[in-house]
Amino acid sequence: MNVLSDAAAEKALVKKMNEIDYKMIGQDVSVYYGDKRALFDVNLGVRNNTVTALIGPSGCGKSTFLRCLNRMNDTIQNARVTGRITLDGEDIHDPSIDVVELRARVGMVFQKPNPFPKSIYENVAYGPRIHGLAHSKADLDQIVESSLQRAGLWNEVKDRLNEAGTGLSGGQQQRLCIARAVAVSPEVILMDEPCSALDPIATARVEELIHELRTNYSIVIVTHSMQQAARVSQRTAMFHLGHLVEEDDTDKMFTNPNDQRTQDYIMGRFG
Ligand SMILES: Nc1ncnc2c1ncn2[C@@H]1O[C@H](COP(=O)(O)OP(=O)(O)OP(=O)(O)O)[C@@H](O)[C@H]1O
Repeated sequence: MNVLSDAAAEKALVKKMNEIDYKMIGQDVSVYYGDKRALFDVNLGVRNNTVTALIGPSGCGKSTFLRCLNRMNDTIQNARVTGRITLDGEDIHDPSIDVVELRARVGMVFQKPNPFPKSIYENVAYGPRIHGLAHSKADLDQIVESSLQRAGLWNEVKDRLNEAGTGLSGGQQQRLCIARAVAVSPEVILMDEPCSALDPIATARVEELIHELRTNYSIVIVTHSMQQAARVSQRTAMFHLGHLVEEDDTDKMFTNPNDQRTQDYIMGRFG
């Protein structure tokens, strides 16, 4: 009886997922750090040209799920991921997948801005150069300029491209990191609390940018700020103790969530 209902539930889930324009789909994703299980059979899709916010109390598994999407958990020694994750229908754990290429397609922006100790120009040019995206210096110049433009930083740095990236303000450094991610033409951008080290003005600038980037990319953002999730995302997924509690339109999640835990978290009753 259980087996039958499980099969029916899975069929219904797959049918629902097939009807939606997903860029990435995680099915039954579990993550273990050694013996400790951090994620429990998470089923969550990332829609095309949509910002998906991952919310939930500290330690609930948001960053762990995010890192599954470009196999960053591979870099953590005792981490083990099970389940299936696809990018445009292709299994990202398939042996034929080149992880370096995957991470160019699914880029990441971290909590703390982490520019390389190199010039502003080199920070952006590095990725396109190693991925062979530029055929000439003029090509590379063009990619650097357009990436800085898309990250909303070009006007502030165009006259100082040879200065150190680390000399920029925190907010500018984070936009430089976004330019660096964008420079390799990703399809998905993962952001792990990208504004937590920024002041309100720099945060507003990055949020504006996320809004603009959605036209071209699918974005997944981990945030502790309910206001930020409500401002920047169209879909919100709530995690609790390693489980996906629910996922829905952001407006619905913030006005009429299905699960009491979401309601309580949003109202600041825990977390
Ligand atoms: N490298 C690691 N080794 C062992 N355990 C880990 C590791 N990274 C995360 N964990 C554990 O996995 C669980 C989920 O952590 P994760 O960082 O994904 O949560 P989170 O929701 O992103 O938390 P926060 O909001 O505090 O960043 C936590 O219990 C955490 O302690």
